[in-house]
Amino acid sequence: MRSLLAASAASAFVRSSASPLRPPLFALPFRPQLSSTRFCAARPVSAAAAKSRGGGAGCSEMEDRAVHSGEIHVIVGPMFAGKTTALLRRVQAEADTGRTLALIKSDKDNRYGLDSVVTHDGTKMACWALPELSSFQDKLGAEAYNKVDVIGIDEAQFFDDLRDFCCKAADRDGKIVIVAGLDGDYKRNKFGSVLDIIPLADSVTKLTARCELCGRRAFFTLRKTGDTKTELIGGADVYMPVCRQHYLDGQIVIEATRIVLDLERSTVTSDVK
Ligand SMILES: Nc1ncnc2c1ncn2[C@@H]1O[C@H](COP(=O)(O)OP(=O)(O)O)[C@@H](O)[C@H]1O
Ligand SMILES: Cc1cn([C@H]2C[C@H](O)[C@@H](COP(=O)(O)O)O2)c(=O)[nH]c1=O
Ligand SMILES: [Zn+2]
Repeated sequence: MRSLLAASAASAFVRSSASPLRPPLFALPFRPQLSSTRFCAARPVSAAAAKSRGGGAGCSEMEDRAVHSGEIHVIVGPMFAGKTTALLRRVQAEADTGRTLALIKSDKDNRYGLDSVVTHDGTKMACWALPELSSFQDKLGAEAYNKVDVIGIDEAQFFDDLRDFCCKAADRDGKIVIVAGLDGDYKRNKFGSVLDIIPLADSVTKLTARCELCGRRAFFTLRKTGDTKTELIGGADVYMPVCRQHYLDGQIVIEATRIVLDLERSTVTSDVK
């Protein structure tokens, strides 16, 4: 039995035969209603999850939580490395074992709207878009939150409260948390709190993309514009994945361009005077 969590409490417990590889099913408008029928329908799902995690048929949800501690899995890498693709595959795999999912992304990332997580290839899955992770439990409601087995988080670099949330979800509440995000920004500095959860993690996967300039493995994200703020939402229009050599070459080109532009600007200013 498969399940997915949409951006409403009702859809939090939808059990569907849909695969995230079939986007139209996730493009439906969300109806934030709490259907008790659907709500109850989640019970066997959790029971199945309990069973697949080693719990017996008679194991209550509370007992299951006590017996089974949570997990944290972290997926990092540059842009276009397949982090979101890997996240969606992993949460779908968990749903296929009967677990109940919740998928979250930052509401700062409005590239494809706020109702779904979308990969660069267009694969999508319905999600909750939140300003901070601490609002998740309130949005969902305590009862619904208790029934969630697996929490997927995309664009994790944008959540300042990532560490606190992951700690509580996995250590206290026994959730399986799967986190995808950028480990580094365009300057190759640590981005947000993603690196802070590495010490908490069961597993860490660093993915690579293909360098757009030479086709070798790409570990870094090059920003193509002169914009210097850390957070700048964008896709291939603003960023490209690059290998080490092309990252360093790119910095030289960007720095040289900046110097030329500054020179031009100061020349224009002195001409005006
Ligand atoms: N230079 C590139 N290297 C690798 N994948 C790329 C590149 N440009 C576009 N893509 C596409 O991006 C997809 C990965 O998208 P996605 O999972 O959203 O990545 P991420 O979340 O890491 O940014 C790849 O499957 C590929 O089709
Ligand atoms: C490198 C870098 C990226 N961002 C933004 C750009 C995108 O909106 C996301 C990353 O998306 P993806 O799913 O990993 O492709 O982060 C940024 O704000 N600052 C940066 O330095
Ligand atoms: Zn290269």
